[in-house]
Amino acid sequence: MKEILLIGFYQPNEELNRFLSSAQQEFKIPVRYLQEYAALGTGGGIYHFRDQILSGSPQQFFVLNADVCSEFPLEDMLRFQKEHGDAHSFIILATTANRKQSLNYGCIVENEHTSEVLHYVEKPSTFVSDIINCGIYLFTPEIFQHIGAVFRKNQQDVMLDEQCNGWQRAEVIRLEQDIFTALAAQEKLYVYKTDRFWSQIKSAGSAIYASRLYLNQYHKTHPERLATNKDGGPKIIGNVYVHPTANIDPTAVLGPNVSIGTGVTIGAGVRVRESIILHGATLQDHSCVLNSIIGWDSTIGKWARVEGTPSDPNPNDPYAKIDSETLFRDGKLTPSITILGCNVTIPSEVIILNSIVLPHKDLNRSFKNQIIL
Ligand SMILES: Nc1nc2c(ncn2[C@@H]2O[C@H](COP(=O)(O)OP(=O)(O)O[C@H]3O[C@H](CO)[C@@H](O)[C@H](O)[C@@H]3O)[C@@H](O)[C@H]2O)c(=O)[nH]1
Repeated sequence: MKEILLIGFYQPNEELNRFLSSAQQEFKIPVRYLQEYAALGTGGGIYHFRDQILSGSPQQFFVLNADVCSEFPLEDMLRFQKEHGDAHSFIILATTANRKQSLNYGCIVENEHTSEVLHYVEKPSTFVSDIINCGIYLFTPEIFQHIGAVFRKNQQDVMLDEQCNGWQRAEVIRLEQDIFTALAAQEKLYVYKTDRFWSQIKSAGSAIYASRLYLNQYHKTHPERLATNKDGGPKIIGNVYVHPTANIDPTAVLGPNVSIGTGVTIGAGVRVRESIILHGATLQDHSCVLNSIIGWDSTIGKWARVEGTPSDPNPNDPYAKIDSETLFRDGKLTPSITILGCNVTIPSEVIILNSIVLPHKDLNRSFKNQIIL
C-alpha cells in the first residue's frame, strides 16, 4: 500500500487536518484529503480525481465506502482477483443478508461457478438476491474508461437539455447504478464473498455495535490491545479497550464492549457497559453508563444513570444486519442508545434515558426519550 486518499465534499477543518497528520505519523503512509467542489457521487468523485489516483501508476487500487466497518479482507480480494477473471477484472466484496434486509443494499446475482456478477440492482424494491454489496471494491485503472464513457454520455444528454446547468450534472456519477449495473455480465465484474464481520455504520447506535465487532476482532488477533484484570486496576468483564492515559478507579467495573478514550477520568464505584466514552470525559463516583456514547469532555455527576436501549441485529439470525432506522417511527422517537454531545454536563443523581443531548448542554434534571437541543 502506497497512499491513502480520502475523497469527500466537506470543507476540511482543523480537526480533520489534525487527524490526517496523526494518521500519517502513526501508519507511516501519506494520507491526503481531496475535496470535491460538490457532491459528485462515488463514481464521479474518483473520476474527478483520477489523475491524483493514477499518479505513481498503480496497477490496482481499493475504493472503500467510509461508513462501513469490516475486517477488510483486502489481501484475500487481491488473491481472488489473481485466481478469477483476468488481471483487469474488478472485484466487489459481498456478504450474505437475510431476504428482508437485502432490499436496503446493492444486490448481486452471480455465476456460482465463475463468481462473475451477472446482475446488479441497487436497493431493489422486491427480492433479487441475498448477496449484498459491502461497499469495498478492488479496481484497476481501466475503471476510469467505464466511468469516462458514462461522463461523456451525461455531457451529451446535458447539451441536448438546454435548461439544465451543464457540468455539474454530467459529473455526478454513482458507481452502483451507473457503472456496476452496466458492467454486469460483461466478464469484467466479479464478486468475492466474505463471512467475516461487516456492518454499515449509518446511525450512532451502530457505532456501539461496530465497536463490539472490532473489540471481538482484537480479542482474536490483537489481545494485547484489550484491558485485563490486574491488581490495583478496575474489574474488567469481556472485551474492553482503555487508552493508557485514562485514569480509572480500581473499584470501577467496565465491560463488556466498552471503549475508553484519551484522558478519561472514571471515579469510584462507576459501572460502564456497552458504551463508548470519548476523550476528556469524566464519570464521577458511582455513576452508571449503559448503552451510551459519552461525548468529548462531558461530565456525569455522582450517582447519575445514563442509559440507552441497544438496537442490535437479531442474534438468532446469522445473516441479520443492524437496522439503520430513522430516529422517529410513527411520529415518536424510537428508543435507542443515549448520546451525549461534547461538553455536556449531567448533574448528580439524575437519570438520562434513551435521549440525544446536543453539545455544550448543562442539564438540571432527569430526561427520558428526548432530543435535548
Ligand atoms: N466522495 C463522495 N462520497 C460519497 C458521495 N456520495 C456518497 N458518498 C460516500 O459513499 C458511501 C456510500 O454512499 P451512500 O450513498 O450512503 O450509499 P449507501 O446507502 O451506504 O449504500 C452503499 O453502501 C452499501 C454498503 O454499505 C451497499 O450495499 C450499496 O450498494 C451502496 O454501495 C458513503 O461512504 C458516502 O459517504 C459523494 O458525492 N462524494
